[in-house]
Amino acid sequence: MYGAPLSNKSKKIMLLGSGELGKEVIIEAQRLGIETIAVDRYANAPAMQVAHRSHVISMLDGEQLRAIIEKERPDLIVPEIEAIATSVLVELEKEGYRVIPTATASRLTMDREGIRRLASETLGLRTAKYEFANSLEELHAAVAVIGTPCVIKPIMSSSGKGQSVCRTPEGVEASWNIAMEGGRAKNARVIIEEFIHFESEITLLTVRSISGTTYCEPIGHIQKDGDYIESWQPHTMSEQQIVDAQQMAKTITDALGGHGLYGVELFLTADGVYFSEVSPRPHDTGMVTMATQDLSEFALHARAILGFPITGVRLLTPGASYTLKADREQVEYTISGIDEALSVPNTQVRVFGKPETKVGRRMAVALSSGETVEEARSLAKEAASKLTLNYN
Ligand SMILES: Nc1ncnc2c1ncn2[C@@H]1O[C@H](COP(=O)(O)OP(=O)(O)OP(=O)(O)O)[C@@H](O)[C@H]1O
Ligand SMILES: NCC(=O)N[C@@H]1O[C@H](COP(=O)([O-])[O-])[C@@H](O)[C@H]1O
Ligand SMILES: [Mg+2]
Repeated sequence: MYGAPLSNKSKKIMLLGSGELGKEVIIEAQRLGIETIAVDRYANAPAMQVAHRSHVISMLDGEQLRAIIEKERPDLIVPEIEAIATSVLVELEKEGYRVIPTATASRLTMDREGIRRLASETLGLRTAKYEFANSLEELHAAVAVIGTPCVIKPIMSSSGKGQSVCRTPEGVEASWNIAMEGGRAKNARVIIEEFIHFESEITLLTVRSISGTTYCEPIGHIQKDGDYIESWQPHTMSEQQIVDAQQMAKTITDALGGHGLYGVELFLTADGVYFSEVSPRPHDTGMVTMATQDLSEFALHARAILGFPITGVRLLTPGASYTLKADREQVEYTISGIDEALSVPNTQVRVFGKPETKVGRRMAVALSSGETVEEARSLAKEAASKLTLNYN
């Protein structure tokens, strides 16, 4: 029970991080009559453009974070990115605030070390072998233990920022420099992971709600430089792979607890399923569900966090998504070709409205359905190829 947005009896959610994924969460929450507040480190972020109001703060600064939460007193605090002062969320949860899915889940997934140690050492899920390093010297030692090729990532980063594949011992220094430049927080710690030669990789969207745990059909995807380019649903898997994937998803999401949608990232290999990581929130590869499911991952997240039932999720059609990324940094840009992209059959686009471009920044996505995944993938790719970013 709650009143109208902006009234005394409204129900308020505060999103910490306001990118393209949060924008859709806000739209879904507003469809249920929720008051929405968007927070991020820069002005005019995508979700800010659709929220009732917004604030620009450094979310890694605990004092600024606490001040804005105490000022707004939201019913639900909804992290949308990893890089947040999660120790403050842990304190606020003890003081009675609700953090989605839980403050501990956001603390553990904020850095790769927390979630990796939980998955591998506490829960016994199969993962790539890993080590951590705090300096170039330690990195050389860690790469000697793991061997090459290996994947080196800042412990706090996302969308592949600061990530590289180190192919020979001579490449260690270059990987270190990439990690130091690309990490979100100025933290010199990196993870070194054994390179997994997977056959394919998937995201298993897993929803924990008052109705229990529900899984979406698996989403296959292709990543380049650690960031997703293309995704499709459903991804063909053997019965055994599905059983193993759902079991891993259940184990990790039960351990993290709370209500909400999780994106469980898994590698499918000849010798079984590997756990890679988990987002305690909607996943970029899951944008495809806006074209495929009766309830998108964003609608599912909104329902679950508000404590509403989810009686099932239906896949209505095979579908695919294909991203449009910028190739340079520019304060002003235009996007063209939307008419041509929308001329492709069974296709929609989402233009995120980010105020500036950056190298590799995701700016829009094409979403297509089809009779088959193959058809949908080819339509989404064609539609994305019609979209152009102009920089002058
Ligand atoms: N150990 C590994 N072996 C092989 N490939 C890997 C490994 N780790 C990561 N990758 C590849 O890099 C991609 C991105 O890695 P990861 O998900 O850890 O980065 P991320 O920055 O957290 O990305 P996002 O925030 O988009 O999930 C993976 O989806 C996979 O394609
Ligand atoms: N893989 C995580 C992911 O896709 N997160 C999405 O990207 C935004 C940041 O984009 P930006 O770096 O372009 O500002 C985040 O706010 C979230 O919506
Ligand atoms: Mg990932």
